[in-house]
Amino acid sequence: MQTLTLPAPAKLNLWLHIIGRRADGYHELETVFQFLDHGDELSFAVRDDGVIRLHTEIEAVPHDSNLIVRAARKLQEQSGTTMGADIWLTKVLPMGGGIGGGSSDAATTLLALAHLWQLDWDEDRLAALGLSLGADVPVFVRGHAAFAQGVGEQLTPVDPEEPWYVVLVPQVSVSTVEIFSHPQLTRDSRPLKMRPVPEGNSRNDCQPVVEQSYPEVRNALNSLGKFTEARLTGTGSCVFGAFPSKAEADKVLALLSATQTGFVAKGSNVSMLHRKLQSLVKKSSV
Ligand SMILES: C[C@](O)(CO)[C@H](O)COP(=O)(O)OP(=O)(O)OC[C@H]1O[C@@H](n2ccc(N)nc2=O)[C@H](O)[C@@H]1O
Ligand SMILES: Nc1ncnc2c1ncn2[C@@H]1O[C@H](COP(=O)(O)OP(=O)(O)OP(=O)(O)O)[C@@H](O)[C@H]1O
Repeated sequence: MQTLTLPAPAKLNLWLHIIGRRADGYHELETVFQFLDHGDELSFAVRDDGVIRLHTEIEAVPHDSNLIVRAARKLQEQSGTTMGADIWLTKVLPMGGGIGGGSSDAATTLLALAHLWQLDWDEDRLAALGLSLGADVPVFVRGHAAFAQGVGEQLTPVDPEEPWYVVLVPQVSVSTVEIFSHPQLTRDSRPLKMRPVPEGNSRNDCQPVVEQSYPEVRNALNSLGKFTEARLTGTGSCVFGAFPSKAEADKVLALLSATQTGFVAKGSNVSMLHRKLQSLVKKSSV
């Protein structure tokens, strides 16, 4: 039996502005996404009986609600294929961390199964299906760092610096819905007028309300903030800071290890999923 094993990388929101709220309650954002060379791993094997089966259950997420299963079933329905898949997940990314683990798992599933089922689907179609699963899925389908508008689906590729990051993982799960419905959330940031999108200092509009509701996140920001500028990603809980080398990032994480949990990872403008897919295509064309 042939299996395909692919990564599902994390993302960071390098900054995030909320510029409005749509009639359906979703918020209009401006944000920059960059990937991390750190993530989950998924393996796929085709079944010819049409069954979709995830063999690795995640605690607290029922099989049929898992974004991996939902992505596979949607692709199956919309493509009309009679094939199914066995899927195995190695979960590395924290859930509710704002680093997009579930969304990335869904995107990896879409790209893997489109390939294994030999569907003639282009990236636009996969990204549109991805958006119906979550606002963060399209950027993982596209696989390039991006300036995002709308709810995160209008993507313009960008190439920010690729530093090493310390990512701290406060031991709390932050609910995206709770933060987006918070009465004190800033929702009227001014849209950016500058092009190209400026690099460097900005802010995450979710950070003040997350810090207020979750003291663990405030602590993590204060701890990392002693070494570099520290910021929240997405709606949290994870916070990150950039360093010029792996050695410096490792040193800071070691110094914080008595009170904080986290990891070090390189920022990447082409996601490791897409790098792996490109290498597979090259191999098969040799
Ligand atoms: C905060 C970010 O991670 C930034 O990249 C994303 O905007 C969140 O993306 P996501 O986790 O894929 O979110 P979804 O699963 O689409 O939405 C979860 C819930 O968050 C709220 N939500 C989400 C995205 C958005 N732009 N506005 C919202 O108000 C909605 O109540 C929605 O029901
Ligand atoms: N494969 C999956 N991996 C993680 N969470 C999943 C998965 N499938 C469904 N979920 C559900 O989605 C919720 C959000 O998980 P996720 O890891 O994407 O959070 P996040 O990092 O905060 O994402 P985002 O940055 O997109 O808001 C989880 O709490 C869980 O209930």
